[in-house]
Amino acid sequence: MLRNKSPKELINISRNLVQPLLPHFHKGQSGKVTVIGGNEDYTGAPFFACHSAALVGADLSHVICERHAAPVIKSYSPDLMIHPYLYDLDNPAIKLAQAEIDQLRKTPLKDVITDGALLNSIIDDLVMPKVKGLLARTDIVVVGPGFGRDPLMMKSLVRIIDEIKQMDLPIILDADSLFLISIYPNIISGYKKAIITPNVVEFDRIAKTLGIDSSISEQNVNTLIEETQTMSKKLGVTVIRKGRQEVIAYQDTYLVNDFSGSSRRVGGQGDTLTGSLATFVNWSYNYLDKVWDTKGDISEGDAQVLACYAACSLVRSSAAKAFAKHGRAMQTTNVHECLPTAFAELFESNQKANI
Ligand SMILES: NC(=O)C1=CN([C@@H]2O[C@H](COP(=O)(O)OP(=O)(O)OC[C@H]3O[C@@H](n4cnc5c(N)ncnc54)[C@H](O)[C@@H]3O)[C@@H](O)[C@H]2O)[C@@H](O)CC1
Ligand SMILES: Nc1ncnc2c1ncn2[C@@H]1O[C@H](COP(=O)(O)OP(=O)(O)OP(=O)(O)O)[C@@H](O)[C@H]1O
Repeated sequence: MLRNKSPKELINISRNLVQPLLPHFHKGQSGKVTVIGGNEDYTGAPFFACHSAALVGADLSHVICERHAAPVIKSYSPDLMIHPYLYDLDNPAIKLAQAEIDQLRKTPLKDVITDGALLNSIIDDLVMPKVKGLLARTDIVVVGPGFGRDPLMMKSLVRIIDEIKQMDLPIILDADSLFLISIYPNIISGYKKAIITPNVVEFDRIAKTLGIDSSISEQNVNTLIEETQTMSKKLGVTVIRKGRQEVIAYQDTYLVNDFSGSSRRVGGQGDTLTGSLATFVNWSYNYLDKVWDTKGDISEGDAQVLACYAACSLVRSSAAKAFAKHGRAMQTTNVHECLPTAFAELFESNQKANI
């Protein structure tokens, strides 16, 4: 159904996925999103992901982060719910001797995350009970923005992703969780409800692990599509390959998004994308579940790819607007300011989208 459609036609079809605001809906029905990320170095990334999910339309937006990052992220906005449930090796509450911590830092990350005995009792006692409680009240999860690569955090991430798969929740993986996939692809392989959003460098790293021949400077769109499809098939997940053109692929189905976006490559725009994706992808599940009187005839196979296309279009349109207004001074916060207008123009104006 999506093949050979123009951008305008794709946006018009994707309007059917936008969940309407109906008087009988209760709090939470338009989306309960949890972002897992944020450490002492990076607090903006999980904020941007969570905030964009809320701006696009999720009712309840949470962040689960490392304990010290929580007060900082909380200070950015009272609209978001921030949970300090994660621990890194520097946290005295884990009660490990310094020699054990030093040894863990020297051990290759892959060995730490695949060793069944290592760190699991800390994670079982301190991390999982609270994380599981929140996941039980979540529709879709974003993992990775500002997560860092501390061994205890990474091992916790593996356990959390296993739990998310067991609960059969959709999951979007970005940033440090893509680094995890590059060293341990089994963590996600074959999980159909996963979407990965690699930038150029992250794609290259995962491609190398999977034995896919790809080039960081590749610009030919047919090659980009072919490589992205190969990654999707090898991992069995949806791949959104970011860059000058965004290639979205699930197995043989693919779409290319070449909305112009902004000329500024400021950090955080990928985080804005993951949050927007969370809300759109969750709506696509609600569409298939007929949570409202749905229109159109979008198949299960197309719904997720189309939701990805809609979110990518939204973020690129917002970035274009922010750049037109702020030029070289444009920051990711400016992209967020433009999300509501771009959303209204693409998905809500009475005229069909004018692209
Ligand atoms: N405000 C914040 O808190 C932000 C935090 N961030 C977090 O920062 C952490 C590290 O993220 P990085 O993206 O730096 O990851 P990496 O540490 O994997 O570094 C990637 C490197 O690749 C380079 N690169 C990116 N695109 C490229 C291209 N097309 N060609 C060649 N080189 C390219 C970048 O300059 C960067 O130095 C993550 O946890 C991430 O989520 C980022 O999301 C940015 C915003
Ligand atoms: N050359 C480009 N032209 C237009 N848009 C681009 C270009 N490169 C990236 N983008 C867009 O910018 C957004 C962020 O992509 P980017 O590659 O910066 O991700 P990232 O490195 O993961 O971001 P973050 O800084 O949040 O970690 C995406 O919507 C992407 O499609």
